[in-house]
Amino acid sequence: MFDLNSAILSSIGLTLTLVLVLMIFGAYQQRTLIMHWVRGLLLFALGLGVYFIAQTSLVDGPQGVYAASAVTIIAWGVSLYVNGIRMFRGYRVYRYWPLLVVTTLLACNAVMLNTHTSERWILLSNLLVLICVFGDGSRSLVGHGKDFVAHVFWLCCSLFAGISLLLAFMATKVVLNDHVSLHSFSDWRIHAYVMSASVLVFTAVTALLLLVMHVRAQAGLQAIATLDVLTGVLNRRGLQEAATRMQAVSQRIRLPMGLLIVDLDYFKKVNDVYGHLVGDVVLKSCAGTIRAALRGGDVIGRYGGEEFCILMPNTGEQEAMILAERIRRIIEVTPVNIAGVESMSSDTQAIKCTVSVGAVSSETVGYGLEGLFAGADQNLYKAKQNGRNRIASNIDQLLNKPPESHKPAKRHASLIA
Ligand SMILES: Nc1nc2c(ncn2[C@@H]2O[C@H](COP(=O)(O)OP(=O)(O)OP(=O)(O)O)[C@@H](O)[C@H]2O)c(=O)[nH]1
Repeated sequence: MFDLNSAILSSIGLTLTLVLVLMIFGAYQQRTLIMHWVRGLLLFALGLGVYFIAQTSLVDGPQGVYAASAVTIIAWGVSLYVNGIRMFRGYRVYRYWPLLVVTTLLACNAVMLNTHTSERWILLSNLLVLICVFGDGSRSLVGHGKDFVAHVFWLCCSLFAGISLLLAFMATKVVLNDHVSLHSFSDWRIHAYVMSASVLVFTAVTALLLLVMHVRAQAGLQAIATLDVLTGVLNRRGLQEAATRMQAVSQRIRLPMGLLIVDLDYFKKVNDVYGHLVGDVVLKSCAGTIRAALRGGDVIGRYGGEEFCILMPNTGEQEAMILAERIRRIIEVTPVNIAGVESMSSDTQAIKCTVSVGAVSSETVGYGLEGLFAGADQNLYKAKQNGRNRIASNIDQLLNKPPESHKPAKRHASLIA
């Protein structure tokens, strides 16, 4: 039989194990937040220890005093833990909330124990404060959205709310019962079992929140590994992964897939004339402009220094060329604002850039990724050879005839003072 002493001792053991796990976790990340939880749980374990001492009659004195002290310490611990949850969710941490909880309980208990008020009222006031603390915890955990993380928050919130309801149930019983006495064994039992249940809830909530932390850290690492730091679009690795996925799906459902390689014309000149910082600003701006011109489902990545690659699902070569022309045109008419870039000696306000685009689709070169990239590269070379600021594809006879705006770019990026 799992008796009361075993329940309290195993709860203390579980809490201390949780503290140990958190400290190991905290050595690697989010130390400040983890320390809120560690301090909270240590106080919780201390409160349970006080219960245990009173329960086993290791000390003399009125048990009511020990009960009140235990609840005070436990409520203090929970409020610290809840502050950790608030920090985790990005809410403002109530630094004085734990202090308020302790002071309220100490004052209530001191007054009631000294005035020999019925223990019923001591229990009731303690339970009410505990309900508030657990209630605040569940409120802080209410999640938004419908993703995995939101489900975890919902679960954590329900567990905290469950404990609040249990405490509310106990409080109601205390109110209805005229003969509640802290000296009676049955009250200790109920109280300590609820506290043990709280430990289980803490364990579950902590485990779930650590899981969310881990998932978020993984997602962050994944983003770092696949995103280009300068432009925010996919880097070569991310692009490769996206291309592999898109190619597999396109081939399977037998829909064409298009690919563009967009290369800034005479970009070396920009670096040479204005410096690398301006070059970076131009790259960033052009990536943003191109991204804004894409359709939903299209993917953009940085293929090389001043080269971007665009992957287009369900796109034949003719359509790829239409998008290529749209990109060429939008870059041509969108000057890059470079005013205020540090270390700029010239007073040039904006730079007008142009791009050459090589387009290809699986219709003409098949689904092989190597063939698609090589085909787009060859067409880009063709566009450069033909004078830059133009597009080229395997079927570009029609669109490749340069209209007025297709004038060959000058040997350097034109400037707008
Ligand atoms: N500022 C900046 N420059 C870069 C970056 N990556 C590559 N570059 C520069 O991009 C330039 C590419 O020059 P080239 O390959 O000669 O190409 P280009 O001058 O654009 O000439 P064409 O492509 O033939 O029109 C080089 O000067 C590189 O140093 C970057 O991240 N930031």
